[in-house]
This record gives sequence, C-alpha cells and structure tokens, in this order.
Amino acid sequence: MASHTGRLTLAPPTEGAPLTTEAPAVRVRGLTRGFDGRAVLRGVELDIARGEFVALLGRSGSGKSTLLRAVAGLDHGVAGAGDVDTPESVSMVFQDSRLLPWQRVLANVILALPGPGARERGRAALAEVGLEGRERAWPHELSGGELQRAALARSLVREPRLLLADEPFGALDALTRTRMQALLLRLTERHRPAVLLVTHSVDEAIVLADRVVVLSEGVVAADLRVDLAAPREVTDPGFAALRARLLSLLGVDREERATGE
Ligand SMILES: Nc1ncnc2c1ncn2[C@@H]1O[C@H](COP(=O)(O)OP(=O)(O)OP(=O)(O)O)[C@@H](O)[C@H]1O
Repeated sequence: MASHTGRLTLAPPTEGAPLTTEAPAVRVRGLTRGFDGRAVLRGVELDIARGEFVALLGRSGSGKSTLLRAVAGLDHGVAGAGDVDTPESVSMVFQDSRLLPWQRVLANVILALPGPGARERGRAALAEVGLEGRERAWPHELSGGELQRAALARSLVREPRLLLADEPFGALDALTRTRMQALLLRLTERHRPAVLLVTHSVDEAIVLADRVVVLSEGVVAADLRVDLAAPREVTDPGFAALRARLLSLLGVDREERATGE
C-alpha cells in the first residue's frame, strides 16, 4: 500500500464498511483539508474493499473532488491532516479525456506503459472499449464519448488496483452517458479494480456502485450498500426508494426534484 501521510493501525469497522476481513484497498482516516482557513473536509473516514465500487455523492462544493485528489495524492500544498492508504497502482479519469492532442490514440493509451508488448496491450484495451480500428486516429478526430472510451482504455491498460473517476461522463449527452455507464460496469467487473467515482447523478451512483457514500458538512454523512439485483432498473421500486433516500440526504426537496435539479 502507498501511504500519503504515514502508516495506520487497523481500526474497528465503521458503519457501512466493506463486509470483509481482508485489508481494504483504500483506507482514509481523519482526513481534513481546507482552503484559505476554511475547512472543506473535517474528518473523513472511508474504506473501500478490493474490487469494490464506491460512488461519492454530495452537493456542489461539498468537497468530493478535494477528497478524490487527496486519495490520489495529488493535493500537495493543500492544508490538512489525516491518513490515506492506497494501492501502489492507481489510475484516474476526469470529465475531459486529457489525451495528448499531438499523440495518436494508441500512443496515448500506452503512454505510461513501457516495454515490449505495450502496443498489443494497448490495441486490446482499445478493442475492449469499442475503439478497434481507431488506433491511429488523432484525439481531435474522436467524439466526446469516444474520447472518454480512450481515457478508460488508458486508465485500465495498466491494470490498476484502484480507479479514481471524477465525473467521467459529466460532459456527455444522456444516451452516450448511459452507454458509457454500461461499459464502465463491464470493464470494472472484468478487471476488478477498487473504484471511487465522483458523480452528481444519484441514478448513476445507484446503477454502478456497490456502495454510495454521501459527503456533507465535510464528513461522510451516509454510507449505503446498494442491494439491488443486476441489471438495475430505474423502474424497480427498490431503486426508487434508494433514490428518494439519497435525494433527501442531499437536501434536494420535492420542488427541486420536480424541476429536474
Ligand atoms: N485549489 C483551491 N483553492 C481554493 N479553494 C478550493 C480549491 N479547490 C477547492 N476549493 C474549494 O473547496 C470546496 C470544495 O471543492 P470541491 O471541488 O472539492 O467540491 P465538489 O464537491 O467536488 O464540487 P462540485 O460538485 O461543484 O464539483 C469549494 O468551496 C471550492 O471552492
């Protein structure tokens, strides 16, 4: 495990913690972060088991990206304390693909994959995300959905133990987003990384995650296991009940729901 701020002793399981005695892939303890003297995270506690998919919800500005960056170890210089343990191999995907515009798609996918066999693995990863035949395309020749497919291929080609995703489908149209969710589900079921996905969409969280964590007032305010059979349908009464509970935890009232906020 990589430890950003020191080793930890095993703590007793917290509510909603993974149902396993195996050491978790991610362990966050007492995490605080703040900007300009204002606390954003005030003692976040979070475990993610190996291969577990956790979605992170919270109102805008609640600190979801701040938490994700802290888990990624990408927040040097930000004031705070606490302990974060993660696996050594971590990949991250963002709302934009972050492909290098001057490299072809295949070269982008294998950028962080040195050694013999990289091109073959890159080709296989592109085929897995449905981009067979687009290896020599330039990023500007791909659609928004295709760019995110390439970003997923690039993040999974290294077989990371942890995938961090910050609103990866936030800029896509509804139909493309639904298809990308199905793709992400297939990919994570096959490769089994632990996943921490930041999303604004309650439905996306319920469709994809094993657990949904709600961040509020700088702490984990709720940690709910999603016990719904696959494929998860929005028409399922269990789905609707969980959605209502999460919306209420997020403080979204009936009027806002009616207007689609
Ligand atoms: N680099 C920074 N400098 C100053 N303030 C910051 C910085 N990064 C984040 N913040 C502040 O910290 C708070 C949490 O931001 P963060 O981006 O983590 O929230 P979020 O839950 O991801 O929001 P959103 O859902 O709108 O993306 C916000 O008030 C934001 O303005």
